Amino acid sequence: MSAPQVVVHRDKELMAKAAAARLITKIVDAQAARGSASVVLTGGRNGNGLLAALAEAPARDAVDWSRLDLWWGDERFAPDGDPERNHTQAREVLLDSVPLNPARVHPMPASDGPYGHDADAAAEAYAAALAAAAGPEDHGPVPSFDVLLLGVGPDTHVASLFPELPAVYEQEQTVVGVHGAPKPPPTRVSLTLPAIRAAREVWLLAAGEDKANAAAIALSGAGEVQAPAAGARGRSRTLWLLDEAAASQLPRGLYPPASA
Ligand SMILES: O=C1O[C@H](COP(=O)(O)O)[C@@H](O)[C@H](O)[C@H]1O
Repeated sequence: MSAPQVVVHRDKELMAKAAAARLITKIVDAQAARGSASVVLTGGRNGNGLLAALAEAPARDAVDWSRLDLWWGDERFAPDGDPERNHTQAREVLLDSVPLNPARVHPMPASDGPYGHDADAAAEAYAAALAAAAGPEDHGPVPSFDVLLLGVGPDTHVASLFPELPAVYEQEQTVVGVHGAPKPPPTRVSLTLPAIRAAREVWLLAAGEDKANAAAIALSGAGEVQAPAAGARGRSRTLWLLDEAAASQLPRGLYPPASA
């Protein structure tokens, strides 16, 4: 597992644009090397900000959208098309305006889908879809995602893994139903930390003063049960993309970087 690297941008707009540019390059490189790319999307303000910046980026046409697999790191368990769903929000800001192959877009099940209100059954079905997409070269029952995006909540949650809730302890399952989340809606579906750690690269996004404490805690050696963001690591790279406000409480040496 990789150690976290920190990149700080002036403000959240620049952070979103720079992250979008970085993601375009990563997708194009993966498509050139392996024929296709896979990205796990996140919800929240910073995740949607990145997608909106990607929609605006002229270089977005460098991506072969038909050879991109999209997955989600978590979902608010609501009916299909509900404005609270991360899938709905991603469609609005980007997905409906690019020529994706619908067979390669894998939203988490909705609460009016085949599993009804059973978030645990929905999680099981998503885990089965991930396992079916994993190949012998992958590290367990999830594909080796090229990039897995995570917004960091002010309480250090990532995906729908909240501090001290049962989902953050999960070591066997790759996807779980989440009940009683402190942030509405209370019922969610989430990848677990072992599934997140199967990704080649994990990028954590945090902008704004309300994320400063969370970034400082997670990057100062906290445990993953108390600070789930601390447990989100990629196999090759773990990248924290911050704006100056979110970086304002980082330990010295992490930011500003120690000078020689
Ligand atoms: O509820 C959620 O929150 C996190 C963080 O969102 P933010 O608005 O504080 O940036 C998000 O990453 C997650 O996907 C979402 O379901």
